[in-house]
Amino acid sequence: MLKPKKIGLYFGSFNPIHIGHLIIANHLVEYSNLDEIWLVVTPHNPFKKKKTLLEDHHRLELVNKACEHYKKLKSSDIEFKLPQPNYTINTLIHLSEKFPENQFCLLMGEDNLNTFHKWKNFDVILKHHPIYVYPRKTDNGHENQFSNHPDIVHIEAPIMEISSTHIRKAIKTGKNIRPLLPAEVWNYIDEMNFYRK
Ligand SMILES: Nc1ncnc2c1ncn2[C@@H]1O[C@H](COP(=O)(O)OP(=O)(O)OP(=O)(O)O)[C@@H](O)[C@H]1O
Ligand SMILES: O=C(O)c1ccc[n+]([C@@H]2O[C@H](COP(=O)([O-])O)[C@@H](O)[C@H]2O)c1
Repeated sequence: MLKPKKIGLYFGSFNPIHIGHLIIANHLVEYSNLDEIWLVVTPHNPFKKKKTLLEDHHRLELVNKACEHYKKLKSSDIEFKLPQPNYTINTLIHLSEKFPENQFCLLMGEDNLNTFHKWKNFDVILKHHPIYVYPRKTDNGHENQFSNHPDIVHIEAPIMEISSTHIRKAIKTGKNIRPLLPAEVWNYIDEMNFYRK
C-alpha cells in the first residue's frame, strides 16, 4: 500500500509565475512536514476577470518550466477539467476523492486571507484543510478575522514585494524584469511575445 502523502496545494492564476511564488513554495516544502507542493493553475479565479489572463495552457507551460529544477514542486492542471469559475472547495472535494490516501493543505499569500471569508464554503475548507499563509504587504494591514485561527499557520519569512501585475506592466513598457522570473520562464515569455501588447 502507498504511504499517505502530505501535499501542499498552492492555487494561483500564475499570470505569470514569478520567483516570489517559487521562493514561497520552496521555503515551505523545505521547512515543513509537507512531502510535495502542487502548483495548481487556476483557469478562472471567481474574483478576477478572465479576459486579462494569458491562455490557460500557456500559464501551465510557464509553471512546468519553473518547476523543472525542483523535485518536490509539481504543476497541476486539475482545475482545467472542472467547472469555471474555479471554486477551491470543488477542487478540494475532487482531489480528496481522487487521492483518498493523501492529506491536502493549502498555501496562500496573506492578501488572499483578507478576502477568504468571501470564498465559497470557506468554513468547510478550514475545517478539513490546514492553511499556511505567507506574509505579504496588503492594503488592509496584517490583522483580520483569521489572524489567530488555530488551523492557520502564519509562516515567518521576509516580505517580498513581487507581483504578476508588476511584471506584466513592466514587460508592456519595455522594462527589463529578468531577475524576477526563472530564466526558462522569461525565455518562453520573450519568444512568444507575451504581455507586450
Ligand atoms: N510576493 C508574494 N508574497 C506572498 N504571496 C504571494 C506573492 N506573490 C504571490 N503570492 C501568492 O501566490 C498565490 C498565487 O498568486 P497570483 O498568481 O495571483 O500572483 P500575484 O503576483 O498575486 O498576481 P497578480 O498581481 O496578477 O494578482 C496567491 O496565494 C498569492 O497571495
Ligand atoms: O473558492 C473561492 O470562492 C475562491 C475565491 C477567490 C479565489 N479563489 C482561488 O484562490 C486562488 C488564488 O488566486 P489568485 O488569482 O490570487 O492567484 C485561485 O485558485 C482562486 O480560484 C477561490
